[in-house]
This record gives sequence, C-alpha cells and structure tokens, in this order.
Amino acid sequence: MGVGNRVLPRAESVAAETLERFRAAAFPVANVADAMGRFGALRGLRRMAPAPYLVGTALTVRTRPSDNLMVHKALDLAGPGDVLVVDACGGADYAIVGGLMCRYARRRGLAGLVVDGMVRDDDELTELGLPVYAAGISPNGPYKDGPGEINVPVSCGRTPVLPGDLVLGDADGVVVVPRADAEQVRREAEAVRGNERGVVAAIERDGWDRAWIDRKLAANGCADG
Ligand SMILES: O=C([O-])CC(=O)C(=O)O
Ligand SMILES: [Mg+2]
Repeated sequence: MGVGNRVLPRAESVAAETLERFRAAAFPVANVADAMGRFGALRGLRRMAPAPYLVGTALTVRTRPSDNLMVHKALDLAGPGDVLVVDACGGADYAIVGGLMCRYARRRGLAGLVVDGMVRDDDELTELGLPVYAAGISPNGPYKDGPGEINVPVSCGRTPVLPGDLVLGDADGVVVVPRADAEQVRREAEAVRGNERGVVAAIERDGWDRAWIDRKLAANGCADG
C-alpha cells in the first residue's frame, strides 16, 4: 500500500444521531460557517444545479487534476448517505465527474458529490437533481489511469476534510464540520440561527438596533461627517 496510491478502509463517521439532528435542523450553511469562526465553508465551489439540502458524511478521494480512476473506485465503495469529497487539486482543465457518474451515485443512494475541480454534462446534472458542488465546468474528459487515494485527509476548497466528517450544503455552498466537533457546532449554529431570526423579526417591526455601527466607528477613531 503506497502513499499517493492506496485505498484505505472507511473511517469512523460522525455519529448517526448527530447526523439526524443536523438533517432535521437543516441549518443554512452560512449559519454553520459562522458557528465555526467563519472557517469551515469550502472556498471557490458552487452548487452546479438546484438540488435538495445536502447532509452526509465525507468519503474522501485524492486524484490528479486530470484523472478520475479513484473517483470511479470510490463510487463503488460509497453508499447511502455518503458524500464523495474529491480533491482534484482545483484543476481547471479536465472534468473529474460527469452525468453518468452522478446518475450512478444517485442510484447508489449517495447524498452528493463535492469536487475541487471541474465537472461536465451540466444539463444532465440539472435533470438528476443530486447535490453536486464543483469549481466549474469543462467538457474535456478525464483520464482513468490513477494514481490517487481514498479515505485520506484531503484539501477541498482550500479547507481540510477528513474522512467521516459531516458535510452540509445548500444554495450558498458547502460547509464541512469535523466529526469530533459536530455536536458543539450544532449548538452554536442553533444560537446563530436564533439570533438571525430575532434580527429578521426586528427588521420587520422597524426595530433593528443599529447603534453598534457608530459605537464601532467611534472606537475605530473614524472621522464621520
Ligand atoms: O467520463 C467520465 O468519467 C466522466 C463523465 O463524463 C461522466 O460520468 O458522464
Ligand atoms: Mg459524461
């Protein structure tokens, strides 16, 4: 088994009850990212087509920016509730995943795919309605030669992802919650959402307290007027 060219066993995943609590809560990704000190949301990736809220556990893949052999292997290892998190080094020239693979993923019950690289077959992805996040689209197809790694720590959207981490996605993007921190983040996200709901209510009754802005500017020594 070689570094850079290996398939590791499935990692321990975020607890099933925690996963269910996050599924029921369906927090906006922005609230969860705020609950994590504004880290945690993957950078430069977007949802490729309208799709349901994404909740699942990370099955990680590392691959060359032009090759998807290990992604195909990972699809055969993945099952219901898994999210393939693919570190393709942010490659912009070759699609790593396309419509056929996403159809197969949907058939196998995967929760979604997150690709730090390109995808293709945009119309098909739209038709499938599976949550697929990527850096962009390229019609150029991938080679299938390897090497690569499965179930190792990866970097996706310039953010570390460990196999078994919790993955959440909505129209804004994807946030990854470290498995061991998930319950704490859930409580924080609940507080962030509660606070935002309070602000919404205050805006609607013209009661949003804006005094903090001038206090902050004064503390900054800002020349005002
Ligand atoms: O050729 C590939 O491996 C990727 C692709 O377009 C598909 O899955 O439809
Ligand atoms: Mg295709």
